[in-house]
Amino acid sequence: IDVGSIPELDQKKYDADEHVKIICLGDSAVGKSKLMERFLMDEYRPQQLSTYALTLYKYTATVGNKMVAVDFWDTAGQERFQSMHPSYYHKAHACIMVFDVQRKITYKNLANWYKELREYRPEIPCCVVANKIDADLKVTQRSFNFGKKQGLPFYFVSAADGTNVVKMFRDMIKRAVDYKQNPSDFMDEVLQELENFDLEKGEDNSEADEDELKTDSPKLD
Ligand SMILES: Nc1nc2c(ncn2[C@@H]2O[C@H](COP(=O)(O)OP(=O)(O)OP(=O)(O)O)[C@@H](O)[C@H]2O)c(=O)[nH]1
Ligand SMILES: [Mg+2]
Repeated sequence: IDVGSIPELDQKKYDADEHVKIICLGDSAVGKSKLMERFLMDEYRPQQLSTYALTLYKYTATVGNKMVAVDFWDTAGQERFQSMHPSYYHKAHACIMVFDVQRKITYKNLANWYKELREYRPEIPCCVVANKIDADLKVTQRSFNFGKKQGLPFYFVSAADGTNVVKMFRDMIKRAVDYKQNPSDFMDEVLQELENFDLEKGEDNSEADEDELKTDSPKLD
């Protein structure tokens, strides 16, 4: 496939100053997809439709005076905790971990999600998101300590009424960009070096095309 012949795919990559990948983790039905819809489309349709395999959303953000192409990866959380395919974590620059304030088990399971995340991505910025606060505003007085020890930022949000959604996503995009520019993980430093090297080579940036092709239709089990 000639990526250049698909205008939408072609443009973003080359217009953007930076390109980051942000993933979302959490049990089924905590509201991962609804949060993304709220942020990306400013829309919320209350029906229940579990994510099948993988949805990739492309978004262009402005951070400072830079254009940032953001790939949001959304996958199904599944009922019981199951391992995510490694390619889901591959080269992610930030992670949003979501639980449902009305279902304690989804909060308890954060520990599992976090453990798996850190096996693949030991250093990327991550946050904890308590969703569905519209259903019971009193929960915002409770404290949820998971992630405090690790210094993870915490947000009370609602995909249904939009509370804090834009703020949370904007913070995470910014942190993803910061991380990509100053990776604290050794492998990422190497990858960043390679990327810079590719750019310096000049016109023939074939790696970029491959990258688009891969993210265009990622294959997960
Ligand atoms: N009251 C309320 N309900 C919400 C909110 N966000 C999501 N929901 C509901 O929760 C259900 C699940 O939302 P989804 O976004 O599909 O959940 P998910 O985490 O993507 O689930 P999987 O794709 O199965 O992993 C839907 O019926 C939504 O309407 C919210 O902020 N408030
Ligand atoms: Mg979903």
